[in-house]
Amino acid sequence: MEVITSLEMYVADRNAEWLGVPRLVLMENAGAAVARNILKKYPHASRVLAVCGTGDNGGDGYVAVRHLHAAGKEVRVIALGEPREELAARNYQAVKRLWGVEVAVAQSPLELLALQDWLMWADVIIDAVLGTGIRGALREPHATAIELMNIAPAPKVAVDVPSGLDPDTGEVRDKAVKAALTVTFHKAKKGLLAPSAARYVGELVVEPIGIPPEAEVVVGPGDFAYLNFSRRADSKKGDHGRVLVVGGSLEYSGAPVLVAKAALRAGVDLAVVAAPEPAAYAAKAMGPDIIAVPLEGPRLSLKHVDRIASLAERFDVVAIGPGLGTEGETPDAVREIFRRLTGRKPLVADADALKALRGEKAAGITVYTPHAGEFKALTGVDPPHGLRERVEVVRQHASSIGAVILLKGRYDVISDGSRVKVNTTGTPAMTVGGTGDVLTGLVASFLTKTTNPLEAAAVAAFVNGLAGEEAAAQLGFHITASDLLDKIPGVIRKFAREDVTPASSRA
Ligand SMILES: NC(=O)C1=CN([C@@H]2O[C@H](COP(=O)(O)OP(=O)(O)OC[C@H]3O[C@@H](n4cnc5c(N)ncnc54)[C@H](O)[C@@H]3O)[C@@H](O)[C@H]2O)[C@@H](O)CC1
Ligand SMILES: Nc1ncnc2c1ncn2[C@@H]1O[C@H](COP(=O)(O)OP(=O)(O)O)[C@@H](O)[C@H]1O
Ligand SMILES: [K+]
Repeated sequence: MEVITSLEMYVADRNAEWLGVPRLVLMENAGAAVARNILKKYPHASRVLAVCGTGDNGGDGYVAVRHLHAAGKEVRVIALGEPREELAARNYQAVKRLWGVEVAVAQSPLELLALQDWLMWADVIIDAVLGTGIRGALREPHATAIELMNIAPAPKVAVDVPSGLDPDTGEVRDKAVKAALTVTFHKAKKGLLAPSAARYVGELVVEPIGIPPEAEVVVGPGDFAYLNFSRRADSKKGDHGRVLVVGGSLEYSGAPVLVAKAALRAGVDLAVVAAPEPAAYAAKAMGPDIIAVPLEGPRLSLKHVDRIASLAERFDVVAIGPGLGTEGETPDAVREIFRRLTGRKPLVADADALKALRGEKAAGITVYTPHAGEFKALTGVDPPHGLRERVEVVRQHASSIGAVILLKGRYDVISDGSRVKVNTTGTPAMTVGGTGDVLTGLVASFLTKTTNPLEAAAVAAFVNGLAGEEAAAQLGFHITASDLLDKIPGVIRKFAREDVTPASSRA
């Protein structure tokens, strides 16, 4: 049986919406599935009581209530409070307008105890109190609700997860509903299959609810859940990331600056460019936001390796490659720096660095961002045109190299060797040089916001593509890579939670 974690489920749910399947449809399908299973398993039950929480799990419960009422059952509802989420609230209002359904609101244990006769009245009880959104120790009146449901003789039907059970581990921290049947959605939550969970789960039925398989592969708004953009009130410089960019040469000075500017726009505290002198001085001239460390001579060479390795110690992420060129000792220097850092320092390798890294094994948090030509230089393989075949080739090479590979193109294919994500944002206007450097800066920045490099790369591709779309919406096919930089903050703020958490709360 395929399993899924509650976080993966949250992502699939939000990304299904990104693909055009409204979340209200998912909720309707979920609640209808619960009703259908109750009618099938308990055909002679005429009195159904639903106990609904204040989240979407409760929302599913309200949908099931509506369907069972329509099927001629006598249905009552105990609501543990007015739902806050829009979808659950809409279904709550719809149930309250049904004059044939009695709804009681119980926000305290006392109010619940006054409704104990309802729990005794029921032939079947729907547990729609808590699902995958359970956090921490049970609060009231949820804890009392679980207790009273367990005391009641009627069989319990749990919506998605028996309330009180941890959906990912199957542990019961305080108490949980002992269900006769659990109707879970889309895929089994890992915790439901834990041996210790069996006495709470009862019979397990997995019901599809209309989430397309692509929702688990496409990059979308849900993926932002892996990244932390919030800040503590007592933050200090450096808390939100320091990125070192090793790039540039006599010929190229813009690339490393685009990387650094993109990283700053995405939300790091410091972006420093270590570049051969001509590029470093050019970078300094480009504005006050970038710190540039000049490396003697016209290009990166072996004499710089020690300096860069020790400089890197003071940074969270190192991006290497943009604008380095492939002349002279540069490839040897890249290999030497890579060998010293991979597995010890989160790394993003792009552009000219990739040509030098063919045959190298990566370790730890390392992300490669090749386009098709660089992929061939890196692996010797021309990426196939078909998306399925391309996914397989990227996955295989990510696995054999030991790095996350983000293969750029009309669709960006990202894999860590096992999981795969496909980014569909972007526009042909982005073939202008430098948009890959902006992407590298985004990857570097997001590696300071998560420990999941696959998701850092996936969200970077997503943001880069949308920034390109927004720039192209204004300028058509006349954008430059710099035009993406100012679009980055707006794109991120559309999807990321950027709270300021009080200084006192633990990180
Ligand atoms: N993710 C998906 O793909 C779908 C999810 N759906 C339903 O949505 C559920 C997840 O909904 P939510 O994320 O809103 O979360 P839940 O509805 O599972 O729980 C969140 C609610 O419970 C409260 N709560 C959390 N922990 C608590 C505790 N320890 N003590 C007391 N109260 C607590 C929260 O304040 C919030 O009101 C799923 O289990 C499923 O039933 C369905 O609508 C179908 C689609
Ligand atoms: N035809 C396209 N449609 C949509 N996005 C594209 C297209 N071509 C490139 N991109 C996007 O442009 C960005 C950089 O592509 P790339 O070819 O690597 O540029 P660079 O040469 O600057 O590295 C990537 O984010 C990629 O997704
Ligand atoms: K539940």
